[in-house]
Amino acid sequence: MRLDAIGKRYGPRGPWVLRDVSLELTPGQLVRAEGGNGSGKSTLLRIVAGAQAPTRGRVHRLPARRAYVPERFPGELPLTARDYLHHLGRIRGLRGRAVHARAAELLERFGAAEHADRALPELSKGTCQKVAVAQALLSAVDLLVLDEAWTGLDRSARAELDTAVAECLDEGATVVFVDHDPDRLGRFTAARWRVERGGVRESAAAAPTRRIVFHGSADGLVAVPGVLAVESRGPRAVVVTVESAHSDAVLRHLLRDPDNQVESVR
Ligand SMILES: Nc1ncnc2c1ncn2[C@@H]1O[C@H](COP(=O)(O)OP(=O)(O)OP(=O)(O)O)[C@@H](O)[C@H]1O
Repeated sequence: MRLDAIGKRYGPRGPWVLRDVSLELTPGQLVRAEGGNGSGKSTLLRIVAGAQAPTRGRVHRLPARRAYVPERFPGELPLTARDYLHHLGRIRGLRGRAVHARAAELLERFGAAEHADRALPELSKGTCQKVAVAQALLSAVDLLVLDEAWTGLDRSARAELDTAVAECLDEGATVVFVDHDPDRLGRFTAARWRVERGGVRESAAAAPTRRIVFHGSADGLVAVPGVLAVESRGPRAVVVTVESAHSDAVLRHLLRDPDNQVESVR
């Protein structure tokens, strides 16, 4: 999808929050949006998610299958957590038992199953946030937008959300997020958007790497996705530099050959 010369202001006399912003997003890409308080990150994410129209410019090829966790979840709806998820699941095209099963699975996964039949306004902030996250993961999407979705979640729910994002990326979704933790999803982040004074500066995030030392055969290793360099050290010792995001796959490749022995991963 593409944002073309986007401008946004709230009201005809309001200051321009975003000015002439053009950005491109590709499938499977994880983008982190950064900037100070009030710089316009949430405004940008709402436009990317299709939740808010820009004042100027156009959004091209906005995926129909998309989900969004807003910074502030509308927790005052007079529904139980379960009913809310069922309702949204049907809107997303899930049918019959699938919607019930998926809602139950997500509430369980994020540790909110025991609150499934409580009304949303009665839920604690963290549990409400778990429901907000669960609604975004109800069905497969091509675009996932997360505005501080980790805030308020307990440690295990935060880890589950990290895993869920990695799964979405694996399936080819584009994910755009804002989070306070500078290390959040660092190994997967492909680009950063710096939002400042109405503009957005894009930079590629350098992919972190791992060095795998093993003893065995390096045949075919250069062709494995994520492998950046293969160096021989002595007769059978090999050092492989891989993008961290691919290191598990490279290790699996190496261990398929019983003669290979992994010495270290750093
Ligand atoms: N609905 C609105 N009506 C009027 N002004 C708004 C509205 N939403 C945001 N703004 C203004 O737009 C500017 C950018 O706000 P936005 O919430 O996008 O920033 P942010 O970078 O996400 O901030 P924070 O880090 O504090 O969440 C701010 O000056 C804010 O007051």
